Amino acid sequence: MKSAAEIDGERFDVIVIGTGSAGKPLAGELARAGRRVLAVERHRFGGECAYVACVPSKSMLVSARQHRAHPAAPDAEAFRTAVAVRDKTVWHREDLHAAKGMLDDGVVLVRADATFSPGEVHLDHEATVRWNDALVLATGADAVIPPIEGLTKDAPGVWTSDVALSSDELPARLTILGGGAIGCELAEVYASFGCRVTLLESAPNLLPREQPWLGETLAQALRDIGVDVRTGTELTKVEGLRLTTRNGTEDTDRLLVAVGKKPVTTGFEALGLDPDNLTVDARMRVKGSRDIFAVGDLTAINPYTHGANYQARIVAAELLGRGRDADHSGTPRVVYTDPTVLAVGETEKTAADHHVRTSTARSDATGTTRAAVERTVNPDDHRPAAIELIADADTGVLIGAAAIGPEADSWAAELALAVRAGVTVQALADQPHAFPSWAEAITAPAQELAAALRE
Ligand SMILES: Cc1cc2nc3c(=O)[nH]c(=O)nc-3n(C[C@H](O)[C@H](O)[C@H](O)COP(=O)(O)OP(=O)(O)OC[C@H]3O[C@@H](n4cnc5c(N)ncnc54)[C@H](O)[C@@H]3O)c2cc1C
Ligand SMILES: NC(=O)c1ccc[n+]([C@@H]2O[C@H](COP(=O)([O-])OP(=O)(O)OC[C@H]3O[C@@H](n4cnc5c(N)ncnc54)[C@H](O)[C@@H]3O)[C@@H](O)[C@H]2O)c1
Repeated sequence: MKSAAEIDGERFDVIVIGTGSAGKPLAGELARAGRRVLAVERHRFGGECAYVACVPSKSMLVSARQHRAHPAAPDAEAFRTAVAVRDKTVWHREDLHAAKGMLDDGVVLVRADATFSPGEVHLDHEATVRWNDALVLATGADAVIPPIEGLTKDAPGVWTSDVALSSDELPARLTILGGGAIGCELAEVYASFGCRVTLLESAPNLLPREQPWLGETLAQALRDIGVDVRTGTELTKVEGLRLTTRNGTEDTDRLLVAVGKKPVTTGFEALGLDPDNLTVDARMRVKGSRDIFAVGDLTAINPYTHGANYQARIVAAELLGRGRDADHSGTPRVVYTDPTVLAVGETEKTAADHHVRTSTARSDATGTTRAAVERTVNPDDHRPAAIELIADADTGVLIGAAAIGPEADSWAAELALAVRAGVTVQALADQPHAFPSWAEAITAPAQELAAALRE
């Protein structure tokens, strides 16, 4: 690893700012292809996913599921064990492993805060470097703290997901603000270990950007494990850990704020960019710029690790002379609760916004042979499982899908490819699905849509 001073005045083919799920694979691919690449990171090499986001939350969800199914120890002890497993899984938030991977790829690495001026990147205000081919911005996104009276990020007892997923504390009461991916996943985690969780969502449903029935189904599943789900609820005031909504005032022990993220664009105006309106073209090039690209959560396009990885591949291809346009349509949106949610493509609302007429059909996957077999072993397993297909009513092409059920991230994944490939509901209806799999539930709604479209 280099210090900023060691590379002062140097030129690189490509400079990548941020080494998360977008910047790290991009820098590595370009360096392996022989480009001279500088990657600048001010915090952890590897970004958030491996240390305080995807990986620790999934580790806690697996432990929580195991504890609910087979409680081998009291809640507090089981939580301590889960936290120990989580911390081992995330290398105790130590990033040398990620740095070594990048160095092995031949990337020049600097731990520094990057700032900008036209054509230049400044490192900790101590050194200046320039690029020949491209500057790639991969600076991620930060948790939003909504403008609610008395609410600040640093107030005692206020958590973001970074704090929750680094903490070993199991509060007796946890209030979560926001019923999106983070809110739902962490509500399941904490409730499973006996914490009294209240989940406040201002929209009428959990996961409000998805088909409404998905959020309603998930809300019931969370209530079944003890989460107090309150949708259509606005938090209006925070005094210490006393919370006021229109329904009254209650105390909590920790308040986890999970109401979305905003792109990190500090200082981008010095590059001639509009920090409040950063848009990219189909090659992830910042609109209005020749040699500046943006990838990952910064773009707000599919803010997932697989979305960031994909965007990195698009930029690498462009810079290595085999450019192709990005197609984001088949990117799955998964919430790893149990039951798990997978959605892809359009919802009825987004399709209507694009003036596309839709036909939809849904089936209850608890009627499959797979579900019946599972119930012979676990008669008390009443988890919901369902799938909905959304077709373009004029062409019969599948343009969206929504699924919920045990491991829906796996068995519904074919729908992501189907949406991207523009598969028709007729083809989907014709496709054999393995017996006895949950995916058999795809056939009935596909047949229903195919029949309706024939009429
Ligand atoms: C709790 C949680 C759970 C999640 N679970 C999943 C999941 O299960 N599956 C999934 O696909 N996605 C999940 N996500 C989303 C996923 O973590 C992100 O989409 C992904 O990590 C974004 O990668 P990125 O490279 O864009 O940003 P980041 O990983 O945030 O990387 C950006 C990097 O840029 C650095 N940086 C910023 N500004 C500067 C600067 N000026 N100078 C130098 N460095 C700078 C930052 O320090 C940071 O390391 C989850 C997110 C959260 C919060
Ligand atoms: N499994 C995954 O892929 C996964 C898991 C966790 C997080 N993430 C990503 O991390 C990012 C942040 O997640 P998130 O859950 O914070 O964001 P989100 O956008 O998914 O959900 C935020 C939720 O907060 C609600 N909300 C907004 N303001 C509110 C208010 N004042 N009071 C109550 N509710 C309010 C919104 O209606 C929305 O439902 C997202 O990009 C998400 O995709 C992904």
